Amino acid sequence: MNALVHRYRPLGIVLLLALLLIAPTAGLLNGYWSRTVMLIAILSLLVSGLNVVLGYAGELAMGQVALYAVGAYVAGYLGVELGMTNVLFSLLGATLAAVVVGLITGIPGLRLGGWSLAMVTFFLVTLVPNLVDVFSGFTGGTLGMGTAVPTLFGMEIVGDRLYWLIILVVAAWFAVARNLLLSRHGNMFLVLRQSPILASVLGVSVYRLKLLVYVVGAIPAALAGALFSMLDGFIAPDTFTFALALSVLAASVVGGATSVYGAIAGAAVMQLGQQTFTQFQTWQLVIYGAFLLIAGIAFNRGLAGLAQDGLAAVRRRGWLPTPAPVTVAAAEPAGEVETRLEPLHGVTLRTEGLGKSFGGNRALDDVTIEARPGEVTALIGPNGSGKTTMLNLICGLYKPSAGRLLLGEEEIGGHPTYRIARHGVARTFQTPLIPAHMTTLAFVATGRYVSHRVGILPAILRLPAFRKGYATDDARAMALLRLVGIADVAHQQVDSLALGTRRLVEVARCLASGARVFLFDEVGSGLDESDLEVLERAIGMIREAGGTVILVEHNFPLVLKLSDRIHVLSQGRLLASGTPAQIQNDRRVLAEYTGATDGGDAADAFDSVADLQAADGPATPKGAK
Ligand SMILES: Nc1ncnc2c1ncn2[C@@H]1O[C@H](COP(=O)(O)OP(=O)(O)OP(=O)(O)O)[C@@H](O)[C@H]1O
Repeated sequence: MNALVHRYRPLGIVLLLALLLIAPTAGLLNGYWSRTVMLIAILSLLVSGLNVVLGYAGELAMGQVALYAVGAYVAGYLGVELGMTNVLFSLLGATLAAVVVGLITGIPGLRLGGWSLAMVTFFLVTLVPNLVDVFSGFTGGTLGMGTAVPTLFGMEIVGDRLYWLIILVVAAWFAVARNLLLSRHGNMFLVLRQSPILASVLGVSVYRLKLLVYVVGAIPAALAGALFSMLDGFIAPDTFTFALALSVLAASVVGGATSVYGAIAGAAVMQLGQQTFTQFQTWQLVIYGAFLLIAGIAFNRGLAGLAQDGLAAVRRRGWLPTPAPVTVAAAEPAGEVETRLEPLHGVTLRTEGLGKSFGGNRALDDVTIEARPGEVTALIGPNGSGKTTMLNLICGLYKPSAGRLLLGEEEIGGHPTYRIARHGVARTFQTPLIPAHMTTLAFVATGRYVSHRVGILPAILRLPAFRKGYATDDARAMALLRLVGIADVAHQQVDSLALGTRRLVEVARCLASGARVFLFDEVGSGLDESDLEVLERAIGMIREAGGTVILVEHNFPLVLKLSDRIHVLSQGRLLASGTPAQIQNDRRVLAEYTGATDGGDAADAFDSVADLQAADGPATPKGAK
């Protein structure tokens, strides 16, 4: 049954589209309803563009309406002034204009960060009437401009033909959006929205990806404008109001900003509401505000989220079959567990006199250490001694205040995080960074996004390169989940997992990237005994495969068992370095951890910490979080 549903779903969509296309000709839609369907379709393009930017990249871009105006005026100008009435020119012209305006507004808006894009795009919308006035020679000013009759190879595109054109363009856009958002790119957009830090640690330039998403989201808005100019035959600035911008935002939230097809539902609600209730015009701002509040508070995944929850409830009751997860054969949970990794080509990481100050606080001061390939180098020390600061410096989240950071022979100190990640440095976080709306398998596969990238075009067109890349990513991610002993959660939502499991997921994600240097930040904390065994085995394999591991850990037995060399930090300075045996017997280290000043036996102190751990879970040094 599942296989049947899966197999015939595309056919069902094609039949639905065919039905929609023949509806006016077959007398199923009169003139009023055909126009309503066309208006919903055009509005859904605008909403879909906002969904891409807001729902996926997390950027509030209010400028959809301005891009709508750009598309309309470009198509109008091409037809009236240049005689280019062919709809293909109109649509192409609108697309190019969207890219140009998207870049012009997106570059400063995104460079400045924070709320800048929202502000820039907000002003863009308020600027539309002024710009139309200033360029009245091209736009007809406030009086507006009549547009030429659209054509396609000499054939006039009016009546049913215009209806078909609009439905086909909108269907084509939604196919593109669906394929893009349900690809690894869409997953990375979700990561970007929820954690730009995670995106950069995965090797993604946050600025460039946001710009890409913003420009992609601009395209449907401009297409909508071009189609609207053909439908109305007249363009005037009072169409492109701030109220329309709010209505697009409300439709996005009502439909569900992270859903591909929620845009259609949101657009339908807004358009039908406007047409059905005569008072809508008067109360529209209040209504949009109410929609935003209700949708934001009561059902923040919009109508699409409600539909998904309803479907899930129906499936739980067994009234509908549960769809099998989309997997490839190699990505099934059962299978051989890897006992060794492919060579990891580790590289030496060296710090020389590294320092980091936050105002007057010297978090790290003159630290020189070396982590070699095929070895586990542990960084230990009490809370606030600078361990995480060290990892943040290595992976580029912080810029050093002093000293050098060398990866092999290359100085990487101060490089942007995504560049350092591309050099093969992967890390986990003390509080795992885990996105929502993604399966564990898909999340682990994001580790391969940069190193095994499949382009956007193959993803949109579902070319063989995309299918092959996707299948390989899934198979690799599943093999790594097996390796860290959590293949059974592969198809679960990754944000539903327990803390210990999340830590193992992060290890698998690091391995997926093919990294050479692994920065593990308290990766053992919160793990039960069997998870710890798996973790030990995984770290052992990374070492054997030649990877460079830096382990920040409060769990001493684990540190002593795994490390080849231990560096002890105290108040930002290097207190001691040595083998586990040397550190265990170092009296300065003992004093640091126990506050003892009588020079007792350090090994005993560590043993008692280990005993404590056996009784209470992972042990932490004095004052640990
Ligand atoms: N972004 C920051 N801004 C200001 N101070 C910071 C920042 N990050 C770290 N610090 C300070 O740097 C010092 C070292 O902190 P860090 O988090 O590196 O310690 P740690 O050894 O990792 O501690 P823990 O074991 O609790 O994680 C602390 O005094 C901390 O307050």
